[in-house]
Amino acid sequence: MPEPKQPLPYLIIDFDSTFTQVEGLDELAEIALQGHPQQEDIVGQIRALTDRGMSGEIGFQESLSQRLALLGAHRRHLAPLVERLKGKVSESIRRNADFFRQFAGRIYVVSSGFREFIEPVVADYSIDAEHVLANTFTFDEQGNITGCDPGNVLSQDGGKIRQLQQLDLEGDVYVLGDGYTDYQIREAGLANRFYAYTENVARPRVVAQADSVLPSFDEFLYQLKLPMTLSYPKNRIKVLLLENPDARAAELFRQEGYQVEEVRGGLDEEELIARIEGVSILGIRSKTQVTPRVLEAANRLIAIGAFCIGTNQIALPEAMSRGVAVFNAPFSNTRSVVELTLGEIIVLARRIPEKNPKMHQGEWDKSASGSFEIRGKKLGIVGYGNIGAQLSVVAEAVGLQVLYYDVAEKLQLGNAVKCRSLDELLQQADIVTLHIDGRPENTGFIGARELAQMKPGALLINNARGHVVDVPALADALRRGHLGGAAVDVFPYEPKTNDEGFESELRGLPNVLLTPHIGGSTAEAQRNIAEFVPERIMAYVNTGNTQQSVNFPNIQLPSQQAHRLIHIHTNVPGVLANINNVLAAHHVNILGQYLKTNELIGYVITDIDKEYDQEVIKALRGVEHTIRFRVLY
Ligand SMILES: NC(=O)c1ccc[n+]([C@@H]2O[C@H](COP(=O)([O-])OP(=O)(O)OC[C@H]3O[C@@H](n4cnc5c(N)ncnc54)[C@H](O)[C@@H]3O)[C@@H](O)[C@H]2O)c1
Ligand SMILES: O=C(O)[C@H](O)COP(=O)(O)O
Repeated sequence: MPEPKQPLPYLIIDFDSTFTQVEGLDELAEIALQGHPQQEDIVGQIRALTDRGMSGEIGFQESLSQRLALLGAHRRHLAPLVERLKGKVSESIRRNADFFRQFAGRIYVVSSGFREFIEPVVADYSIDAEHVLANTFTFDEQGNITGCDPGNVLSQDGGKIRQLQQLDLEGDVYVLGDGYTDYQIREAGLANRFYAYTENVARPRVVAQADSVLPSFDEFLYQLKLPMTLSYPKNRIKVLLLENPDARAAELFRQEGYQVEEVRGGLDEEELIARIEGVSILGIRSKTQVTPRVLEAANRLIAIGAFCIGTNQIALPEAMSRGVAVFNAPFSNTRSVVELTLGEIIVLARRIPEKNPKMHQGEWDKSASGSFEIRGKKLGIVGYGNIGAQLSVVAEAVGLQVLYYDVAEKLQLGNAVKCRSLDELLQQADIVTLHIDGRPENTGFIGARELAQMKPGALLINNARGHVVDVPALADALRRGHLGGAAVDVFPYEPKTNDEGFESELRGLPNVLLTPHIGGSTAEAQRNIAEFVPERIMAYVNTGNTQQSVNFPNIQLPSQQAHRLIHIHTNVPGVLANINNVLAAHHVNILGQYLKTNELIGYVITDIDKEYDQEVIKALRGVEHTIRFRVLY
């Protein structure tokens, strides 16, 4: 990594909730009070005092003396505390340990916490004892902690200011911390800049005073063009989530350090174009159309997450040729659709859509007319993919005879019988259920001709995609009584949000069950999806792993001690050779490399030696036919 051009300013870094994710004294209280009947209550009081002191609500000295009085800690509690704190160093500081080792001489940890636990933790980052300025405990003869050394300036109000005065550093001084006392160093004119460090805690009163806010240490290094482990701070990665995926999705992205914006419903093309600038990750469900125009406006987009199975709403080839990887959740709601379909088969066979509203209107219509058992009936499954195949197994278990038709060759499960054509299936089945995908060629797949092939009184279920059925033709077949009923969950046009009304020719027709695209809307499925998709996307962003991407060649290269370069290019001959020529010309050693192509793009992961300079990166970006180039770490 390049050396910074300017000498590094002195960095004054706070310890509690900045260097580490937690407050040392709170943790010490938890350890010391283990098994104490009022542990929770006392630790709560200590935390509240910490917070009031840090936000400047009460004087620091008052907060410290009250906390120490509550603590009841002993010297033997310090070793487990140090172990615990070592495991709780802030993620972005841990990640940039090399920076600390390289510039340790310019870094001071100035804290109102205690040397006894700070020194051993920061020593792992090459910060030696002289660069730790902190309080020290006092102990009684039995080793109980009785308080802190009152002669230490840091135990007093305004202690950090006095400590900095004593240090008398020459040159620029930058302070990074989460507390008001950190800001006071800058206020007293002893530092040039105060950075509010919010990776672990953001205190509004402190943030308001900051020259700059740091959601992570990466952001500080990025702003100062200093060497960093990641090529880009995670907090600069913007995620836009539409259509209300389960809250877990936003939670996972936030935990990763990304900025997340959520929009409850879908957005139409113009609205999405207006919102997409600067977005790195877009999350959608089945409603949002990601058109070529949307992709053109997406200046920073690296990945799209479809929080559903279908990806027909995304212009996949255009996404590919712009270097945007698409991920979905191919199995997370499969079971939910199967269960809904099975329920609908029974409900339609017993004409419940007609009987239920009558009951609500006070009408008692007890009759067996048009109702039948499903045992022994023929179920025709069109599209024997994940959903179709799983339905096949479950349907046989309740006594249905399964026929199926698929354009692709599929493993025949159980006693299911394969049909050679769609017509063969339509002519035999008592119930036809559609589970084909939403590719454009499937538009109008079931029209008047196909409906006419179906047996009189047969039932039709569409839980696949709205455009695969010609709705006016279906409505006509139902009105004429040619079909005995239908269940439809998906429609050519679906409302953007729950506030918009629903229009369809199918409304009010006999024995027709209409549902608002809820085939995959179960708690289990939504939770699965909300974990599956972010995990895939974060693996792609962090390691370049494209396993299960819908439109990218699938590659996974194990992580190793190296820099990882990601190169996406148009699939033409010679690009890999050109990449390697650049590396060879700069004497860069390749530790691992993998190329995979598809019909449009080539995707290369290259792991190289630690040693490289910016010229190599520039040259790699300039390789002909490059679509996108990223240095991951
Ligand atoms: N209603 C919902 O909420 C909901 C939930 C999940 C999935 N879906 C939809 O269900 C459908 C199936 O999902 P899946 O996970 O089983 O997909 P899948 O890709 O595993 O299976 C689709 C199958 O359809 C076959 N196929 C495609 N076109 C065909 C055609 N013209 N004729 C015959 N076979 C054809 C494919 O070869 C494939 O085997 C998708 O459209 C998906 O979007 C809807
Ligand atoms: O493709 C899917 O998984 C289903 O159509 C569900 O879509 P949804 O997440 O928009 O309900």
